[in-house]
Amino acid sequence: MTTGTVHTDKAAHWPQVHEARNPGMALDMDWVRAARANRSAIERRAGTLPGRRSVKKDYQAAWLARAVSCIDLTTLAGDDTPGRVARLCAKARQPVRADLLEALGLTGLTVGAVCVYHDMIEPAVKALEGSGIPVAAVSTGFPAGLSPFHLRVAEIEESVKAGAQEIDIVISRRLVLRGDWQGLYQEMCAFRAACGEAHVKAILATGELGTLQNVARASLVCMMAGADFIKTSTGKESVNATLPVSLVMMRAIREYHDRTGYRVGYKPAGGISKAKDSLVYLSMIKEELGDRWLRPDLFRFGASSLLGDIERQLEHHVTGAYSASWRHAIG
Ligand SMILES: O=C[C@H](O)COP(=O)(O)O
Repeated sequence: MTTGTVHTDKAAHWPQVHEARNPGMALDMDWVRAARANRSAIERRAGTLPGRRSVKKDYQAAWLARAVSCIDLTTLAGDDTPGRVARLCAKARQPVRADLLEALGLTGLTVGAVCVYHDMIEPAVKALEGSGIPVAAVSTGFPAGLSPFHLRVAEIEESVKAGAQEIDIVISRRLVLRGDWQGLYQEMCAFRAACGEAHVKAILATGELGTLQNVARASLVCMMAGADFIKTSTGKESVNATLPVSLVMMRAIREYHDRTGYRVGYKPAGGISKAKDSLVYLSMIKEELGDRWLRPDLFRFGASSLLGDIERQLEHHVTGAYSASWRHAIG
């Protein structure tokens, strides 16, 4: 099978679809307890994806451009500076060299968002002014989420005040590990309320949740509490985004949509740095959730170095040659 049905729209402005925001619902413990994950079946299925799914060469550039539009271009380093963030934002506005875009017949391609720590929100907002690219801020004591609860809520409020339109919160892993679903639901409801109009992505830190069943249950609880996106990882755990975890989370999203009618977004994050991996994720989304999820309002890659590899592949598509990676140093 090929996944060649995503064509280049020639302009990278996908038609704007207004998705009703997930309002959340009462915690349904029967539904949560019924969530199961058969590890061997999931791993078997996930294992076949990279080999089985290929994107026809003619469509590869279109798919890679789509992947670019879904990147949360991220810098989360202790030595981030306003200057580095400004350079990243320039890359977010023009993620692929103009001559390559022209050769591909693409215009108006940008990334999905720029993702930073709280202190870097202001320089990012300034650098992205007029671009329509939102700033996402990691929050709630990222990455461990172990600071006092009232400070985690206050951090969200401060980041929204500073101009972040998207907030990536981290959940308390210990609530999942203890099976305290009520506690997780209440925490997530409080985070969602503190976000106000800003969209909230719930980072599950799946590498620290122990089992795929916990991943399935935590996904459902966060969606019931009003998460706009569920996200795999902070990028700081020892195991970050994986295909089996993605399958479990995508299926939870599908089930939530089937039962409630609301579409929740998906963000794999951490360790995704190769163009070919991004194509596997897009194929998986297409198969598990359908074309509607292949847009930046419902799908993002959390990645600090994926863009550079995609740009190299696009250059190869246009020129037939690869340039050195240092030529695409940012992103
Ligand atoms: O959410 C984004 C991740 O922190 C980025 O992880 P990465 O540096 O492995 O791409």
